[in-house]
Amino acid sequence: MSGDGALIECESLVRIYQTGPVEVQALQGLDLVVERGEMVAVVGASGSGKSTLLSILAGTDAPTAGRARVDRWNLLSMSRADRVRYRRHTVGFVRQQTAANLVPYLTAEQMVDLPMTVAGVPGHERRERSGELLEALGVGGCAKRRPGQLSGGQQMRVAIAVALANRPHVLLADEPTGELDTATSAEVFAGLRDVNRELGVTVVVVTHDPAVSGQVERTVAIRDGRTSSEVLRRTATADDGGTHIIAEEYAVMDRAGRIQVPRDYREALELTRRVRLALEPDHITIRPDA
Ligand SMILES: Nc1ncnc2c1ncn2[C@@H]1O[C@H](COP(=O)(O)OP(=O)(O)OP(=O)(O)O)[C@@H](O)[C@H]1O
Repeated sequence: MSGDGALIECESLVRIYQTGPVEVQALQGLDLVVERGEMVAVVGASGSGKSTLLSILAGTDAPTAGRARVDRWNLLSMSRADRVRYRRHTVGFVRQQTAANLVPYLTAEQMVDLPMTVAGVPGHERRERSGELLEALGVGGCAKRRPGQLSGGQQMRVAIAVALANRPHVLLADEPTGELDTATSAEVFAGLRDVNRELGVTVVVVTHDPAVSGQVERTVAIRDGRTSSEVLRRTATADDGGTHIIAEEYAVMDRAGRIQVPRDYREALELTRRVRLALEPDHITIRPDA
C-alpha cells in the first residue's frame, strides 16, 4: 500500500450490518490513505457509507474485514482496553447533531475540562489547555456560558475544542455543518482549518455538501461503500503572476488494479460489460468493445 508512514490507512475495508436475515454492505472494499497533517473531506450521497467509515476510524464500530490502521493502532485487532485508550488519546470526534456533543448544564470550559479530568490531567494543565483551545477556536469569550447561551456555530466550535482536549492526532467530524446556515458553516470550517494548520491536527471531515470541497486541499468521494475518486486542489501561478486554484479529479485504483469508470464516461461511449484496454508508452486507453 502507498503512503508508508501515513497516519490513516484503510485497505479493502468492509463493514456488513446484519439485521435478522437482511445484510447491508455499508463498506464494500474501501481504500483511504491520509497523511499526517492533512485536512481531507469525505463526500458522498446519503447511504454511501461515510458515517460508517467515521465510526470505524473513531473506534466506536469495528470493521467486518479488510485493514484499518490509525497511527500505531490496528482497528481490527484492538483489545477493549486499547479501544478505550485509542478513543481517549488518538482520535477526537465531533458528531453530526450539535447538541449531542455538549452537556446542557456545563459551561464551555467545564466541558473542555471533562475529558482531561477523566484522563487524569492535573488541574493547572487542564485550565491552561481549555483556555488555549477555546481561544484558538475563537470562543474564548464564551468560556463561562452553557450550550443554551451559545449560537449554533459557537456550540460547534466548543464541541471541536472538547474533542481536542486530550491532544488527539486526528479530529474526525461527521457533518459538522449539517444544521448550520452557509455563513455559520463557513465559520466552523475556518475553525477546523485553524486547528489543522495551527495545532497540526489531522482532520477528516465527512459531508454530503459538495461545496465543502472548495474549502480543503483534498476531497475523497465515496460511492456505494468504495472510494471512487479524489479531487486535489493546488494553487498555481499564471504567466501574468496571478494565482489561481487548480482542481484535478483522479480515479482511485485499489491494490488489485480496479478502478471505477465514472457513469457519464461510460454512457458517453456506451461502455458496458467489456472494454478494450491498450497500453501506450505513457497512458492506457479504454475503448468500447465494438
Ligand atoms: N446500524 C446499522 N444497521 C443496519 N444498517 C446500517 C446501520 N448503519 C448504517 N447502515 C446502512 O449502511 C449504509 C451506509 O450508511 P452510512 O450511515 O454509513 O451512510 P452515510 O453516507 O453516512 O449516509 P448519511 O449521509 O445519510 O449519514 C446505509 O445503507 C445504511 O442504511
